[in-house]
Amino acid sequence: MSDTPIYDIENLHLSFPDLAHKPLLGPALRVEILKGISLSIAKGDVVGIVGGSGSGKSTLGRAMIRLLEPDSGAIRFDGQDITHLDEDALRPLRRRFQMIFQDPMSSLNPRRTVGAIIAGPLRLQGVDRVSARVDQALDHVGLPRAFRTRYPHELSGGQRQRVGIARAIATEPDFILADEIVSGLDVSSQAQVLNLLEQLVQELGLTLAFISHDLSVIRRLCRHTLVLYRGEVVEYRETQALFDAPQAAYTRELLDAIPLPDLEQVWD
Ligand SMILES: Nc1ncnc2c1ncn2[C@@H]1O[C@H](COP(=O)(O)OP(=O)(O)OP(=O)(O)O)[C@@H](O)[C@H]1O
Repeated sequence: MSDTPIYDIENLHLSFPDLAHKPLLGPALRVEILKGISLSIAKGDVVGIVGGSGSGKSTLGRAMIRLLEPDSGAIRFDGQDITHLDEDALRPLRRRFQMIFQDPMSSLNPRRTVGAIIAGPLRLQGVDRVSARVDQALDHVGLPRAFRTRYPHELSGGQRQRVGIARAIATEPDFILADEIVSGLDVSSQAQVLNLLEQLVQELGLTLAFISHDLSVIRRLCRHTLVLYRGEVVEYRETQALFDAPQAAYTRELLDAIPLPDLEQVWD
């Protein structure tokens, strides 16, 4: 790991229009979702982001890869301030941060072949040797190259999620955001996808932020864990230490809410 963090986030605030309470006249009030988030992620780290429903996990993740623009504060990606960059300025950076989505069935275009799906971000970036890179990405996720000509509906849920991962790694990104990516899969496919991610982090030196409701998955996969509560960081520490001796009352509540057998689950 080098010394410059891949992410350095300072006092981040982000709000949305409050459509539920829109006044009859004038602009909608805004509701603040991220309330002064600060955190740093080292290169090569795997960070779990946990917290109750609506605590702002996805909003934070989407701000990090600049699918959302913060109101204030700063997001520095590998030393570069990306907080308010416009789309033109972001384009060359988009190759460097990718996302894997929750539901591969709806995030993969059903009318495109697996090969075309994986090639999508490569073509957008004007990368050369697209075909070879698609093959390489399929190799990395353990899918046969012959899958290039298949369509998403011809694949199992676990295979589709591998295609989502192949698409994300094809541009050789530095950072991947994975938002609830195993929650729609059966337990054995979950295990395979998680093992694959662990292996890719090692092999490709990826940095990964992993949003999940499932604390047993977080404990297994993530070196550090960040706990969000209503848009604020309540705890951010090494996963092992956090699980062994949670410091914030809210973290203790979260941990108490999961049944022990889940925590003891082992996959391989
Ligand atoms: N584009 C948007 N416009 C308005 N409100 C939004 C938007 N996106 C998210 N929100 C609101 O922001 C809050 C936080 O949402 P977010 O998806 O970040 O939470 P989360 O912690 O990921 O929750 P979950 O675990 O349920 O996915 C929610 O109240 C949500 O309704």
